[in-house]
Amino acid sequence: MFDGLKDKLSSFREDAAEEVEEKAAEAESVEAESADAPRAEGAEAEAADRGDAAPAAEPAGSGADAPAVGEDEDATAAEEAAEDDGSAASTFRRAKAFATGKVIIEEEDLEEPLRNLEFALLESDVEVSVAEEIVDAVRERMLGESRAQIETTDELVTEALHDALLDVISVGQFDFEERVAAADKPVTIVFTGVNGVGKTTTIAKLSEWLEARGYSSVLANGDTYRAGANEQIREHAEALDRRLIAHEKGGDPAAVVYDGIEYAEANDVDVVLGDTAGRLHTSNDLMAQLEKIDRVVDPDLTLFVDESVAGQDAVRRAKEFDDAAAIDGVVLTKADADSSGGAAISIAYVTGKPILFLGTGQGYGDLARFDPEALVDELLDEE
Ligand SMILES: Nc1nc2c(ncn2[C@@H]2O[C@H](COP(=O)(O)OP(=O)(O)OP(=O)(O)O)[C@@H](O)[C@H]2O)c(=O)[nH]1
Repeated sequence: MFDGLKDKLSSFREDAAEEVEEKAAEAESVEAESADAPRAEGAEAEAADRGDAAPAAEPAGSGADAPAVGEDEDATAAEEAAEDDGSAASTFRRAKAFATGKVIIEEEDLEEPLRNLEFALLESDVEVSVAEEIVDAVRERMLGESRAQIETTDELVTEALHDALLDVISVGQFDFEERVAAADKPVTIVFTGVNGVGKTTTIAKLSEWLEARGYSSVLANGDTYRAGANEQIREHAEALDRRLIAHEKGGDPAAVVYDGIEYAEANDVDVVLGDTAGRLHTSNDLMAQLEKIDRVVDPDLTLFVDESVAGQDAVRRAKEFDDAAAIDGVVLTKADADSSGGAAISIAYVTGKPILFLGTGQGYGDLARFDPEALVDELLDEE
């Protein structure tokens, strides 16, 4: 899932860390050149006291380690470590250069990696305003950086990217299960979205997801427009042993969902899951129908379903559906088949409505609660 995006983020981290490392290495060599002799002599004396002949044999001020020694205990420890592992000590010194403010990251250091990051995000179908937001946030977090506690430059870059991604992905998040638990029963959830994206399958999956958490549900087919819609949802209802409320083709979708609610009330069913049409003669008809369902049924939640693989088209449609009949959240299907992840990154930021679930396969169990923190960790995981 989202492997292409993951690779691109990894390249950015390498590029940016390299730029910053280069800068730190430059600062390190300048510092070594200007190291003052008395302190270096002190270092030699200290090393000699410890019976460590090797550093004393070196001319004063010849190594980058010299000024650091004697500054504090950590620096001495770093020098000792250098005997075993030169690169670890060098990383330590560079981190120390940041921590003490000797190296400050400037705009020009990040210019190229950030330009590449923006291209990479756009290539991954991230919506343009979202890509800009991420790049700006990474720049802001890294510029002028001279914090203590930095262990490696990769950590610095990764943290900046982690925070920037999390900020855009987690817009509007709420706990779906808690919302269902707290609402008066029956809870009515209406699903919108265009044909063929996996809406009906998602309704069946969510019915299973709710069942596993102790909530019964009834399916209501508000897609009275498309021939075959009743048969399609009936197959799922029969496979899951759920009750289906359906009317003849051409019937009033709001009336079907309304009947679903009446059935749920009469039979102590917790949740009504209402399907809707994904296409009518014109998109105006479709939106008018959704508005009517909204008015007549007043659902507790309206979820917009689209496929992750649709990228920016999914983002645009989410916005259109939200404008017509306010949505409360999004389900992105076919995330298992999506390498770029642009819709998953962009939808919440563009619409202000959270992604609540990801469809991760064709089976009824293939529905995963969307967890922004886990997704960002996964995107930045090196394994
Ligand atoms: N790989 C994968 N396939 C999925 C997922 N969700 C749905 N599908 C498949 O997508 C196809 C379309 O799903 P439907 O549920 O029929 O789509 P729909 O939006 O209801 O379509 P209409 O009923 O035509 O409006 C089916 O073959 C599903 O099995 C998913 O998360 N991953």
